[in-house]
Formats: sequence, structure tokens, C-alpha cells
Amino acid sequence: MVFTVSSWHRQVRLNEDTDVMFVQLCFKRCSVRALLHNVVQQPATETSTFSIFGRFPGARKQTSQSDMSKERRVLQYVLQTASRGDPDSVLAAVDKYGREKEWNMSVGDEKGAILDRFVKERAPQTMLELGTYMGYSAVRMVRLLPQGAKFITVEVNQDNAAVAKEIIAFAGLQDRIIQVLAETAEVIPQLKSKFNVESFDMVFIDHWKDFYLRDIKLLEQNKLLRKGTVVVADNIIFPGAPDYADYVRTCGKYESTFHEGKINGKKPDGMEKSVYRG
Ligand SMILES: C[S@@+](CC[C@H](N)C(=O)[O-])C[C@H]1O[C@@H](n2cnc3c(N)ncnc32)[C@H](O)[C@@H]1O
Ligand SMILES: [Mg+2]
Repeated sequence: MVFTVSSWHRQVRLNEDTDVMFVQLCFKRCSVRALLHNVVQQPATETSTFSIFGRFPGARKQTSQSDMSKERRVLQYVLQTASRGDPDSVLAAVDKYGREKEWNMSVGDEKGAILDRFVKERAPQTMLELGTYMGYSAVRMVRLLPQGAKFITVEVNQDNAAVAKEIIAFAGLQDRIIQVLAETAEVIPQLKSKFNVESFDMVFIDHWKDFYLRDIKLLEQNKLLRKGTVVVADNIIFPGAPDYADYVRTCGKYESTFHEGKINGKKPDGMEKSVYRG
């Protein structure tokens, strides 16, 4: 059996013979016990993908509030405190929960405001997001898109995608967002044929940081970028995507600039805006 273990910035494959110390080295902030706990909970399929930070399909049933995943607790808070059909109130609720109760890896309001500016400036008719998570950034961007714009967001974790679906519907944006449950490398080559897009005016990259470089190259190879496409990548400083930042700044294909913004008002981070030269 082969397992894929992922955190929010790294993914490794392992099998029964993999040295646990190797896995722990790959995930410095995670205890071996946490990793093994998740390995033994996996159903015995040939290949399994799971996150060390979430609950997995087929894992224990949630029987109480404290047993719920963090993402489900955020969803519950949104449903209880935001106003149905009001995207701004949904964003405010996710931000408030993150600040006052439990942090989550949504882009947040400080970097979100920078993202808002980029979306307004570009006014994309076609947009792709890599990494939906709970749908916060999708709601954030789609509320500013011109009517009739096509917005596709890709997520590999089905629990996250399910929470995002409910948050997006509560915000009233279910008819304006195409949610795709897939691994980005698998779906990028199929975007043209399956979703009838020629290329994207804007792309937001915010999935596992090790995949940024692989996936921007895939977007280039599949001719999904064109002259003027704005590619925005989050978490350039923390957890960091140094190989990606180096590529967009030095390969000559992009006009690239860094935009600073903190995580939760504290931790230094920022986004890279790279305009494809075509
Ligand atoms: C940082 S979160 C995205 C946050 C979201 N953009 C927001 O700001 O609201 C990263 C998400 O990317 C997903 N992900 C990671 N690698 C992926 C891949 N290769 N394909 C699809 N989704 C992936 C994770 O499951 C996680 O939900
Ligand atoms: Mg991010």
C-alpha cells in the first residue's frame, strides 16, 4: 500500500517500509504519533491521499462539537453568525473566527485586501484557483468578478471541498463558482477540454507550496496563460515557496513583483504578482 502524507506546504509518498524518522524530518512541526494516528485510520485502498491537519473520508464519525474538524467548526460559526446571501458577512465571520478562536489557513483579510485590488484591476473573465480549502478566497474573489465570468477552483481534499460547497452556497455564489475535486497536476491538462476555457486572465495559486513551481510550468505547457495573465501566489514568505519565487523573478517570462501582507496581523508573509509576458 502507498500513502501520500501532506501538510499545507509539503507532500511525501510512503509505504509500510518507510522510515518514520524520514517522514518526521519532512514534517518538522508534526509528531510521529500524529502521523501514525492518521496512517492507521486510513481505509486499505491501494493509494490513499490524506492530510495530517484534517479529518479524512472514512475516518471516525464526528459525534460532538469538539470531535468536529476545525473546518466544520468554522462552517458552523459562519452559518450561525453571517447573513445568508451576503459574501462580505461570510468573509467577516471566517476572519473573526480565525482571529478570536482558531487560526485557519485561509488567505485572510490583510492579504485578502491586496488580492481584492488585483482582481479589481484585472477584472478577469476567466479565473483559476489552485487550493479551495473552505472557499474563503473563492468567495472573496468571485464577489468582485464581472457578471458572467468563469471561476474554477481546484481542491484535492474532499472534506475541505464539502465545507467550501456549503460556505459558497451560504454566500449565494454557488452558480458563479465551478468546484473541481481533483489533484491539480491531473486536472490542469484537462481544463481546456473539460471546462471549455481557452486560457485564464487570472490565476490564484494557494495550494501546497511544493507544487507551485510544478503547476505554473504545467499551466505554461498547456497554454493556459496568455499575454497579460496575472498569476498571484500566496505564502511567498511563510511557509515560503522559494523555488517558485526564484523562477517567476528570473525566467524572463513574467513581470513579477512582491506584495507584503501579514498572516493574522502578525506573521510576515506576502504574495507574488507575476504578469505573463506571452
Ligand atoms: C492554503 S489552503 C487554500 C486556502 C484558500 N485559497 C483560501 O485562501 O481560502 C490549501 C488547500 O490546497 C489543497 N491542496 C493542496 N495540494 C493540492 C493539490 N495538489 N491539488 C488540489 N488541492 C490541493 C489543500 O487540501 C488545501 O485545502
Ligand atoms: Mg495561503
